[in-house]
Amino acid sequence: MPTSTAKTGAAIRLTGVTKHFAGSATAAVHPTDLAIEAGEIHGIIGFSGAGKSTLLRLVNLLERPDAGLVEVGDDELSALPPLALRAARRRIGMIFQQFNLLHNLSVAENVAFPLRIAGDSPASIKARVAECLDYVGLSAKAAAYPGQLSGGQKQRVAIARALAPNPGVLLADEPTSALDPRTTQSILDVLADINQRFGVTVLLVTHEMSVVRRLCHRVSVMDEGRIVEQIDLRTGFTAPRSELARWLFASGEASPAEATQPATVAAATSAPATAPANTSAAVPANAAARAIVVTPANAPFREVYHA
Ligand SMILES: Nc1ncnc2c1ncn2[C@@H]1O[C@H](COP(=O)(O)OP(=O)(O)OP(=O)(O)O)[C@@H](O)[C@H]1O
Repeated sequence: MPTSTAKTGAAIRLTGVTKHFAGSATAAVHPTDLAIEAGEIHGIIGFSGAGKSTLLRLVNLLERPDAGLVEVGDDELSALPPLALRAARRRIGMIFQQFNLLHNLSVAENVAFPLRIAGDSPASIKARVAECLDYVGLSAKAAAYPGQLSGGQKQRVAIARALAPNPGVLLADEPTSALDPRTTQSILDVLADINQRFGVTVLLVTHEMSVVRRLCHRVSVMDEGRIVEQIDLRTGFTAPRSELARWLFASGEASPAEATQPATVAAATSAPATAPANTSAAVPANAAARAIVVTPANAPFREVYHA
């Protein structure tokens, strides 16, 4: 299991990565550096459209950077040819907000899927699937289909599937945003346990400050394609410097559906400790659209294992 990049000592290191989608006026991710320590749970938080998911997807090259280096464990992913990239991705699990399970496969077949793609033997697949389903408490649902499961159970299956190849790194894109508060807590408990028990490094995108507070060791605050601040939550004392971070920490949430961005975030140099009162007009234009757009089911998952 990879725990550190050969050259840098970090589990994940992005150096000068940028991403500009065709047709967009501005870059989704401006030149960005990010180093995640081995064994760390690192959050990426910010408003809708800040570039959080794009940055996360650059880590396993679901999005190819226009420039910059992507290193995970001992691999410089951005320099790997396709076959080697596929092997390296086996060491990077990923879970998604909408779970991205394969609906025509049973729970056990879903968990087995990445192992089959990797060519593992039927006996070892069977044993590993049983182990992973037992770990997430869903052994009794092995023969069920995703449509027969609750949201929390679906996310547990997705976690079991991500864990099956024994990854050193787990990427989580809004893993609890579709879940109620109690189920959210149980999924966060699983993620914390994966980190503590197996030493898996977790990089997690969320718009929920409560998730950051409960789970993360450090958090990167993103605004308009840039990391504007990093905060270490292990110190017991957090004093956000940027206005956005202060606002997020004071308001508790940055939900695209509910929260509104302070109008002065980008421009201000000093700010109050709480959200400005007149924030209603400043929700990013794409917030609602981003909240309801459903991408073709399973597409990112298939991409991870087939690319
Ligand atoms: N495949 C794509 N093609 C074109 N533009 C994209 C694509 N994916 C993201 N973008 C744009 O890049 C910017 C950053 O998007 P991204 O999804 O990374 O933000 P985010 O912070 O994760 O937002 P949210 O919290 O709403 O998911 C946005 O302006 C978005 O519209």
